[in-house]
Parts: sequence; structure tokens; C-alpha cells
Amino acid sequence: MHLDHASPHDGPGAVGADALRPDGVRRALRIGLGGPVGSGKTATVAALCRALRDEASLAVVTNDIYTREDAEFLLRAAVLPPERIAAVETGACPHTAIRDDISANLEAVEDLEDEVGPLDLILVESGGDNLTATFSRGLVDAQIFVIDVAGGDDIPRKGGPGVTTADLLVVNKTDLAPYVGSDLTRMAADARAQRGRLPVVLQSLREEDGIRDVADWVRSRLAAWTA
Ligand SMILES: Nc1nc2c(ncn2[C@@H]2O[C@H](COP(=O)(O)OP(=O)(O)OP(=O)(O)O)[C@@H](O)[C@H]2O)c(=O)[nH]1
Repeated sequence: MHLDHASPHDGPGAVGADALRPDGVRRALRIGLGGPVGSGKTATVAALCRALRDEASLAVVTNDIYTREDAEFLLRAAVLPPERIAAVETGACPHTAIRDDISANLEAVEDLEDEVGPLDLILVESGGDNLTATFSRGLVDAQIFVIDVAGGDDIPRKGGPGVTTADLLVVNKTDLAPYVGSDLTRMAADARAQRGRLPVVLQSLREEDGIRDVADWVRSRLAAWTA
């Protein structure tokens, strides 16, 4: 719906130096999806899988606090074959598993590459957290932060590292704006003010092909990764 274009080489998410596996084969590009509880991370992962699965070899790692609910949703929705979906149970602090002690997630992505690789792309979905949760650059090459219109139109203005530094900010559920009184123009302007040249997408996954802009952004990252 609304994409401010920036080069895939811009910003802290540029292609990492550790792109090769010990066997010399290029590892998959890893993209993290974080954001507050219920903003639409799993729905975005599901839509990305549907959009990209015929053109790239994909896998997903989900992080849940005490359950495997997000992985089970993706399995039920059959967005990918079951062996391409792995779940990490994070315990009380979802941000710890993606930022501080990333070992369980690293093991999950490496196991997927060993078992179903070679892979082009692994999407790592964080457990729902707050505005401060971001991924370690040791775990992912780029990160998408998903907020939603129903969470309040002042969220972009409030900032926080997810909103200000993620490689892509997604403002999801734009279809709900009229019902919750959110001002999309203001959200977009505030997000741009916080993020400089980093891109912002406003999307509704209730719209047909609502994932298009985010899928195109992922495609451009993949093209840069495999160039
Ligand atoms: N109206 C509307 N609902 C949406 C949209 N995207 C997701 N949802 C709904 O919002 C709810 C939460 O979406 P999820 O994808 O589970 O959110 P999440 O961020 O993964 O949630 P947690 O994993 O619990 O943090 C679900 O009922 C989705 O169907 C959207 O664009 N518009």
C-alpha cells in the first residue's frame, strides 16, 4: 500500500560476512519478524510463505513463550510442508531468545538447513513482545518490525528500537483504522520522521494481495543476498 523505497544495501541490515556455511555453501538469508503481541506477525509470515514458496526455498522458525501455537497455526494453514516449520519455546522472556541468548534459535535455523536445505530464506518470528524487542544481528541478517493500527496511532511517534531501527517497519491492519479512529496519514508521517530513509509499509492482510509490498521488499533482500 505504501512503500518508501531504500536500497537493500542501505542500513545495518546489509549482507553479512558470514554468509557461507562451513561446507562452503551459501546459507539462507535470515529475516526476523518482531513486534507487539497480536500485531500480525504470524499472519505476515503465513502470507509471505504463500507469496514466495513457489519461487524460493523457504523455512520458518517461530518463537512462543510457553507453547508452539504460532507453529501450529502455520502447520494447520499448510503454508509450508511441516518439516520446514520449527518452533522454539522461549520461556518468560521472548526478547532474550532473539537478542541475548540466541543459541536455541541458531540451532533451529542450522537444523533446518541441514535437514531440508539448501534454503534461500528462513523467516524467524519472535514471540510477541514490546516496542523494545529487536533481534541480534548474529541471528538475522535483516528484521521486520510489525505494529498494528489497533495498537494506537501514537506508536510510531513513541519510537523505540523496533520502530526506529528495523530494516522494514510494517503498520498492519489498516482496514481497522476507521473502527479504532487511527489516523493513517499521521502514523505514516510519524514513522518516516523516526526512521529517516528506512522503509515503511502500511498493509492490510484482509485485502487481496495485501502482502505484496512486504513480499517485494523480501524479494529485493533475497536478490541482494544471492547476487
Ligand atoms: N483486520 C485485520 N486483522 C488482522 C490483520 N492481520 C492479522 N490480523 C488478525 O490479528 C490477529 C493476530 O494476528 P497474529 O498474526 O496471530 O498476530 P501475532 O503478532 O503473530 O501475535 P502473537 O504471536 O500472539 O504475538 C489474528 O486474529 C489475525 O487474523 C489485518 O491486516 N487486518
